[in-house]
Amino acid sequence: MSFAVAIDGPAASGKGTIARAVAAHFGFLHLDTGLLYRAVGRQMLDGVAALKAAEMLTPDRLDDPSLRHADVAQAASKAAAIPEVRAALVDFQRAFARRDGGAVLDGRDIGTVICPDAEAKLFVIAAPEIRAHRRCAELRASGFDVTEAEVLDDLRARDERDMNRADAPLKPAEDALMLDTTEMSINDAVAKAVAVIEKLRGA
Ligand SMILES: Nc1ncnc2c1ncn2[C@@H]1O[C@H](COP(=O)(O)OP(=O)(O)OP(=O)(O)O)[C@@H](O)[C@H]1O
Ligand SMILES: Nc1ccn([C@@H]2O[C@H](COP(=O)(O)O)[C@@H](O)[C@H]2O)c(=O)n1
Repeated sequence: MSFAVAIDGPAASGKGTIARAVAAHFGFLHLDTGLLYRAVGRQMLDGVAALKAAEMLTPDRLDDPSLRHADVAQAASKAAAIPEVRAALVDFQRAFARRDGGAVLDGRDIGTVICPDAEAKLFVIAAPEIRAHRRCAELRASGFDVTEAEVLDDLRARDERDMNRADAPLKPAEDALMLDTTEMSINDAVAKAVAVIEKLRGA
């Protein structure tokens, strides 16, 4: 039996952290859909056409550590504004969401476009400065030489593009539960998400 959890939100809001923990808690599989767009963006930077990169995408490309680079994130957000690129990635995500045994997908349009009938939907937000602070610490720990101001600029530019594109813009589904993690620890945010989903599973 399938049970789909859709977790959307802006860049570095904490949705991936929550999605991974929720998947581990319930024994579901997790898909970070941002990696699909990052893998396309990565190929674009190598001169491959965006649509071709999306159509030829294979799972092994999602393990590339360079997908975390800021220039790849920007390229991903540009590729994600192309409707044909999004269309090429839909079937894979929908099949993943409806796999037997339960699935958690995090991204921008999971609750609105990919899986509007998801059994549970969360929309995770946090103040931009907090998101930049957290992402900057994460990138520095991985050896990237970045400042909070640079990271904040990157997040703002991507949020702006993601919210204002014509196709599948970043926005909460009408029935999504809003979760603001600005003043929440990771443990508290995960506990809140688990509690909400447990309630919906029992319903
Ligand atoms: N509640 C929290 N308190 C403190 N740090 C957090 C919290 N939630 C997430 N983080 C940290 O913030 C960073 C960004 O979180 P995460 O990668 O989950 O965001 P995301 O929304 O999935 O980002 P992306 O849009 O890039 O996929 C990570 O380093 C994570 O450990
Ligand atoms: N469902 C999704 C997921 C991601 N995107 C775009 O990809 C960029 C990178 O995503 P991260 O989650 O890794 O930050 C993001 O800025 C979006 O443009 C998307 O459109 N839909």
